[in-house]
Amino acid sequence: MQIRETFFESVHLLDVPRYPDERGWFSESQHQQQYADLLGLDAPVFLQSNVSHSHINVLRGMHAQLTRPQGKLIQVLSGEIYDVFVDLRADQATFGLWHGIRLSAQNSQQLWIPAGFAHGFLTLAQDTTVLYHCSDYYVPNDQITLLWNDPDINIQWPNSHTSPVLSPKDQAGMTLKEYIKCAS
Ligand SMILES: Cc1cn([C@H]2C[C@H](O)[C@@H](COP(=O)(O)OP(=O)(O)O[C@H]3O[C@@H](C)C(=O)[C@@H](O)[C@H]3O)O2)c(=O)[nH]c1=O
Repeated sequence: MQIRETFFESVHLLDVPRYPDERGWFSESQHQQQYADLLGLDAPVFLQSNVSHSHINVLRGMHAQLTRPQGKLIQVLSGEIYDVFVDLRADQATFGLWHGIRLSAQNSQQLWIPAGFAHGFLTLAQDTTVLYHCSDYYVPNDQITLLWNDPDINIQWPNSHTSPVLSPKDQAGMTLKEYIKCAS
C-alpha cells in the first residue's frame, strides 16, 4: 500500500491495491495491523464502520465530536466526493485551516483523517456511496457541526454556483468563532 502526504502532516491518502481478474477486482477495505503499522496508531484502531448513500450535490458536515473525537478512514464505493477536513486541534499552528481532496470509486484510494478534525463532504455524482471506518463510537450528544460556509474558514467547495442539499442540523451549524467559545 502506498501512503501519500497531504497538506496536513497527519492526514494521509492511501493507495490501496486492487487485484483485478476476469471476474472483476478484489481489494481489502480495512486491515487492523497494516493500518496500525502504516499510520503509527495503537490497536484497536476502528470501532465503528458506516456507509452513507447520497444523491448528487449533497453536503454532509462539517462534523466532529468534542470529547470522543473520531479518526476516520474514508473510501468512496460509488460516485465521487470532495472531502474536506478542518483542523480543530487547538495546539496546532494549522488550527482553523482546511484542505479538500477528491475521492472517487474509480480507484481504491482511502483518506485517513485522525481525531481532531471536523469532517464533511460534497457529493459530485448521483448515487454516491461512502464507506468509512471510525476510531471511536458515534456519540450524538458529543457531536458538533461547523457551518459549511463559515466565511472565517472559507472552504472553497466545487460547483459553488449551486446550493448544496443539507440536513437541518448541518444548515444550523456553528461558526468557527462560536466553536472556539463552546470548546473553551
Ligand atoms: C453518524 C451516525 C448517525 N446515525 C444516525 C443519526 C441520524 O438518525 C441518521 C443520520 O445522521 P447524520 O445526519 O448525522 O448523518 P451524516 O450527516 O451522514 O453524518 C456523518 O457525516 C460525515 C460527514 C461524517 O464525518 C460522519 O462522522 C457523520 O457525522 O443516522 C447513527 O445511528 N450512527 C452514526 O454513527
